[in-house]
Amino acid sequence: MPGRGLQVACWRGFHCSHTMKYHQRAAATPRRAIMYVPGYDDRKANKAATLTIDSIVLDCEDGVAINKKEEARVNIPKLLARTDFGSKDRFIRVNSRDTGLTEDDVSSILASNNLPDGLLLPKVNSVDDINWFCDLAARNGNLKSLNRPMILGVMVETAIAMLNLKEITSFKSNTFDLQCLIFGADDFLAEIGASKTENAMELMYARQHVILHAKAFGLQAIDMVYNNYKDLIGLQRQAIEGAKMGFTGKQVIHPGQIDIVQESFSPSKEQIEWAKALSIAFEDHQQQGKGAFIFRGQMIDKPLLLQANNILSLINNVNGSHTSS
Ligand SMILES: CC(C)(COP(=O)(O)OP(=O)(O)OC[C@H]1O[C@@H](n2cnc3c(N)ncnc32)[C@H](O)[C@@H]1OP(=O)(O)O)[C@@H](O)C(=O)NCCC(=O)NCCSC(=O)C[C@H](O)C(=O)O
Ligand SMILES: [Mg+2]
Repeated sequence: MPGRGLQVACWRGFHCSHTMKYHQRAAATPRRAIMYVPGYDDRKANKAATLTIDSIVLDCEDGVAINKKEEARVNIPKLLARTDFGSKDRFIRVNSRDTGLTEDDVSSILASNNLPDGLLLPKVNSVDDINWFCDLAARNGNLKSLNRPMILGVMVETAIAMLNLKEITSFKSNTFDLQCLIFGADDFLAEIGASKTENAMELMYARQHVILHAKAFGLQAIDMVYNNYKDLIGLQRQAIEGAKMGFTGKQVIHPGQIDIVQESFSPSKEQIEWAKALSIAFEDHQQQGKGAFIFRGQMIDKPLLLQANNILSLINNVNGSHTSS
């Protein structure tokens, strides 16, 4: 098996009956890179519209200073109305429950006729925070005008959130479709009193914990921001690492990070060739009554077929949604 490993294991290749209901609910939409754009900044939003990226997040939260919050929440609906973001997924990140700003964000953003594709709720500590937000949005927003549930991503960035991940990831609702679990590493580090090291070993447990829960409940798992945005070598190392660990995508903060991240979360040509050839070989051997066989020097059985299917599903999803890298 060549290349970057099986970050794609999350892309719904599983057929276990007990997990099927969760895997079925997950998105086929690739979200390899999701880029934050401060909600008040028209220049950056216009720039974002021209870029080849899976998802953008128009931000009301930590990318926006306190004295720009109102400007951001008023500006975002106008941006959505006048800007063609192409096939990109357009998310809005509201402020967290504890700030007391979420109500104003919701009434400004969701009262508009120009709704985003999805909402990101940061600093979720428990499922109660999600229920609170969904009730607020349903009461104040224009969600009934949608003919689909609103896509929801939740950001986990506190110690208590890590302890509550099972209930957070099992959240279900008719109005909201929880699709992404996003790791807010910077806030998490601040909360646990750790310092970021070069290889991020202090975050390994939390990253794996996020992946485990996202995958158990059929969600996309989105890895942390790489803050040193001019260090593309370090970015690539961390993005490939995240992909190998099982994340499906990564948060980015600058256009210069997009290509490396999207490439790192895409199967390589070698992986695609391997997956196609293996699927054919598997079918041949099944017909000969062989569940296990040797393919290119490796023992192959059903789990390897499922891994190959993951690669092929991801590439189909990427090709189906975008013409991007
Ligand atoms: C980091 C930045 C402040 C750097 O900005 P700037 O100095 O303007 O960068 P450049 O001059 O190199 O920009 C080159 C051109 O690219 C455009 N640009 C830059 N960033 C963005 C962007 N995010 N989206 C769209 N376009 C962007 C510039 O406008 C330049 O274009 P032009 O002028 O036409 O030539 C800046 O990149 C930035 O503000 N990034 C976003 C920061 C942010 O949102 N942070 C919060 C999210 S991360 C987070 O929340 C962490 C998480 O919650 C956790 O806890 O871990
Ligand atoms: Mg944060």
